[in-house]
Amino acid sequence: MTRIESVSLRRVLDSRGNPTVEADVLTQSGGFGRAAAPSGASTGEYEAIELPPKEAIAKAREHAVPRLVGSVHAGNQRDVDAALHAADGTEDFSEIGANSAVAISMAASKAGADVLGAPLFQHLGGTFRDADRSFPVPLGNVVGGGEHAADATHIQEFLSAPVGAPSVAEAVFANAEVHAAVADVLDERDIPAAKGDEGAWAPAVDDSEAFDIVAEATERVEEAVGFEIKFGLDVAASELWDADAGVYRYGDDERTPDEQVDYMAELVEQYDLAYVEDPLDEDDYDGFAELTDRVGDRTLICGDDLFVTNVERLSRGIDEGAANSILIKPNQIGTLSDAFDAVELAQRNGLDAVVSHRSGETEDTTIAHLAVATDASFIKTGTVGGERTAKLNELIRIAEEAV
Ligand SMILES: C=C(OP(=O)(O)O)C(=O)O
Ligand SMILES: [Mg+2]
Repeated sequence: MTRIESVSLRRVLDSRGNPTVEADVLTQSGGFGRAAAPSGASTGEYEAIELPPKEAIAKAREHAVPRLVGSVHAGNQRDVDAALHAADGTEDFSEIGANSAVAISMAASKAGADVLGAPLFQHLGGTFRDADRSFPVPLGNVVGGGEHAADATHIQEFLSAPVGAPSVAEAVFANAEVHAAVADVLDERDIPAAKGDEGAWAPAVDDSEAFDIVAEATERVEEAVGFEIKFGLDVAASELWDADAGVYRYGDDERTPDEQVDYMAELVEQYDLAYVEDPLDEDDYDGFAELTDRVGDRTLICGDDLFVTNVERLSRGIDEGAANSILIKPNQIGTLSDAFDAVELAQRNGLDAVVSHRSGETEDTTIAHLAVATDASFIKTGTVGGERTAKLNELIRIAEEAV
């Protein structure tokens, strides 16, 4: 019933105005799915390879489409993704491009769900998914810099974390209120700010002032809404790491790896951070393990560039105690099956999964379904801006549908 009839690929725009790959999958019984690949700016060194979209599309048309059409069923995600791997033949999707692969993988999942008449989160999560399970808490980027905005903070993302919200919808609205409260605080302090790639405020302040601003904004909204709002960080420390000098560079300031671990532990303590992503360089398993040992009982230490949604890197991290959570970005690994494998390995070993957008996004909402289907603790998908609210609004609809 879900046998694939056609796969069409085209270039569309992402939120940065760059072309990206969009896929349409049509089944013989008329099921339809459409999905587009996101794109990172602070990409990890070990991610699957994104090719220029024209090249990725040409290669996928040549190698992947003939393997899928007429033989593979869109409802069987493992078969779809195995065909993509077979068509590519490399470890990192460098032949057909992880951007083509992930677009086709996600579009096929939607076509499969369409034929079955099931919502995507249900199709991906399975019929035995417990509707009473808790929903992912949205992490909302409210202040940022790094690779996402010039002349702003060194730490890439300051993330509102409404951990006490009674519902997904209230959590989503709370993050938007924190974003607005940050604008108020900036205004009161006469600090002008544009927005970065993900819609977060990108003021030209040092990181210590950004902490002060975000702490004040979250406190104000916490008082107004009456439930707990913490905040967290994506340090994206690989972007700060100067391998030649062996130090993390924060503008003119620098920290040795030991000082970086101390600094992160102090920040967790001082601001009661709920979440710290990539506090150390992507090759520093030891530093991650030391920090997790020190503060992992009171916050999530999450590997993004460290793990790149890759089960081999995650296995090493589990063996070494390098983190207590993993960021899941399907385009880092190329298919939904690989992303699911990473979630499953993480959860089986007591790590939390955090499903994430990329800084370059489209209106695609697959990750909202993925986060619910995998019972992820958090979903990181921005706060404002159409490509971000597309996912947040879908999450609200899913929560309504799933009760
Ligand atoms: C979302 C992120 O940014 P990018 O997509 O640029 O890697 C991140 O680093 O978690
Ligand atoms: Mg990150």
